[in-house]
Amino acid sequence: MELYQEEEEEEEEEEGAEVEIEMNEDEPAFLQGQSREVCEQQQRTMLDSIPKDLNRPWEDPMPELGERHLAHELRGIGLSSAYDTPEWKKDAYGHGQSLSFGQRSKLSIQEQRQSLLIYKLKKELIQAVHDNQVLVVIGETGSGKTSQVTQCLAEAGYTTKGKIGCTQPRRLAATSIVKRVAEEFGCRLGEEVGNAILFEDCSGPDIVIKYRLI
Ligand SMILES: Nc1ncnc2c1ncn2[C@@H]1O[C@H](COP(=O)(O)OP(=O)(O)OP(=O)(O)O)[C@@H](O)[C@H]1O
Repeated sequence: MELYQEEEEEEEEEEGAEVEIEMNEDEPAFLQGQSREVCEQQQRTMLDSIPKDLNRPWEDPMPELGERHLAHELRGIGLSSAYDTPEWKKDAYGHGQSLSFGQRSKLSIQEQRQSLLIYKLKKELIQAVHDNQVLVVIGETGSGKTSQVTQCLAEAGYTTKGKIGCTQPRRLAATSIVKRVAEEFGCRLGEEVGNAILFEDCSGPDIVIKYRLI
């Protein structure tokens, strides 16, 4: 009983013992200028700089081409120079130029085809297919693996021995690429180039290249 009481007292003493915690007040380098006060001050400055004048003339959110702005830029109209567009954004969106996503090529469809990386290696590719039973082709996205390998093989005469099949992992890819290949191959969809997706089969008797879902 006595032993038990002693243990309890010891435990109480341990619990009551003061532990000193030393705070490290140094601001880490990656948080410099980002303290709560600085952020709050920045927010206040930003809010103060927003014009409160409701009679301000309306600004067209969809101006002429070449003067387009992102919505978040419009939200910042009238902000002080402290909120000027940062350099990285200027580089990414162009210096005051209009925004345009995607590219519209001026090249003809055949020129576009010939500009693809795979097309430039056509001879080597056909030779490698000829020399090997299995061939793994690795190339960056958009280099022409899906659209060109099938056509190169067809052009090399492989369709005399049978049809060329190309499996696709997704429905959208299978429907989109086949249209492009048919266009490049110079036929209507379902003639020499076609596809089969689930219950849809777009391939006639003359089919030589067929895309289908895995
Ligand atoms: N539906 C399409 N409409 C217009 N151009 C297309 C279309 N599909 C492909 N292309 C063009 O053909 C090029 C080659 O595309 P392809 O799909 O053959 O490349 P990939 O190497 O198979 O790419 P991924 O690895 O992403 O499948 C693209 O860079 C694009 O310019």
